Amino acid sequence: MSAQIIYGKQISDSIREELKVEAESLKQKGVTPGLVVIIVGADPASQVYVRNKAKACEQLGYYSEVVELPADTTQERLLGLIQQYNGNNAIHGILVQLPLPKHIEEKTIIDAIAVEKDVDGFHPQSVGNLMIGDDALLPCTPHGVIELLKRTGNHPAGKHAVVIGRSNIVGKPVAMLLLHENATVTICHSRTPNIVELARQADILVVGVGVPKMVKQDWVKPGAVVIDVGINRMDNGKLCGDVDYDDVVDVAGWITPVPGGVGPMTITMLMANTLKSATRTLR
Ligand SMILES: Nc1nc2c(c(=O)[nH]1)N[C@@H](CN(C=O)c1ccc(C(=O)N[C@@H](CCC(=O)O)C(=O)O)cc1)CN2
Ligand SMILES: [Mg+2]
Repeated sequence: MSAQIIYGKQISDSIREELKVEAESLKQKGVTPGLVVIIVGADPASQVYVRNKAKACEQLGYYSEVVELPADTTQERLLGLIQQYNGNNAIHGILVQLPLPKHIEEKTIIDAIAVEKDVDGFHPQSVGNLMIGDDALLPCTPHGVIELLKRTGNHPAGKHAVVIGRSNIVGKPVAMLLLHENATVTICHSRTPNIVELARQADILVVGVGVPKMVKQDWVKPGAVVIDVGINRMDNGKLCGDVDYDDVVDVAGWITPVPGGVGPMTITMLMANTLKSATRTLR
């Protein structure tokens, strides 16, 4: 038996249709959602992501600005720019594309973004709000994972969700979101001794570790939902996930491909956050 494939691109497209309608109605009330994306340096992959964020804004009728800064931009200059956008009423979301050049401290930059404009959901106050279940701008990729599950009828409530990976941007927030959805959550990481045994207990297995094709067929309970958050570039130039797709597809009940699974949801959930932030200004 072969797993049902979770096509993130299709789900992402349908969410964008919904967002476009909501944005139109917000615009009728006098508020056009606005996003600024700031990129420092010329990393080719980052440039593609930034371009795709601007394109998504255009597609949904948002206002957007892209600020491209040279790699030797000082931290002070970047902080000054963030302060400027914190006070700009046309902008509801501020996103600084990561990674940043080494001489700039990521944490200092993220902390400087006004929490109400933190559409990446990386600010410590956003993280705290997520933790205690307060209304928060949710981190985009983890939020995308939850949407993929719900929109394929794989509701986490009552399920055992096993998360492999404990990063601040994927593992920890996705675990917290699954918990808020009433899953029973186990977090595994590089020091978990019985990781295969635990993974095999998962009804929902979410993997985000950055190790190409780590998860094999014997890690997966037959029929489980397997969500692969990894994006790894192989020597042949192709992308692969942290799950060995060809191996696991025969045992899983549902599986996300890489590319075309979780990845496309990231920018769509950014659009959702920007709309949410803009909508809050009506209050
Ligand atoms: N400030 C941020 N920086 C970074 C984030 C982020 O959410 N905020 N995430 C990544 C990059 N990223 C968006 O910025 C991103 C990564 C991947 C995708 C995506 O659609 N991936 C596709 C494959 C694309 C390809 O062919 O290369 C997929 O998986 O299907 C979108 C956005 C790091 N930085
Ligand atoms: Mg096979």
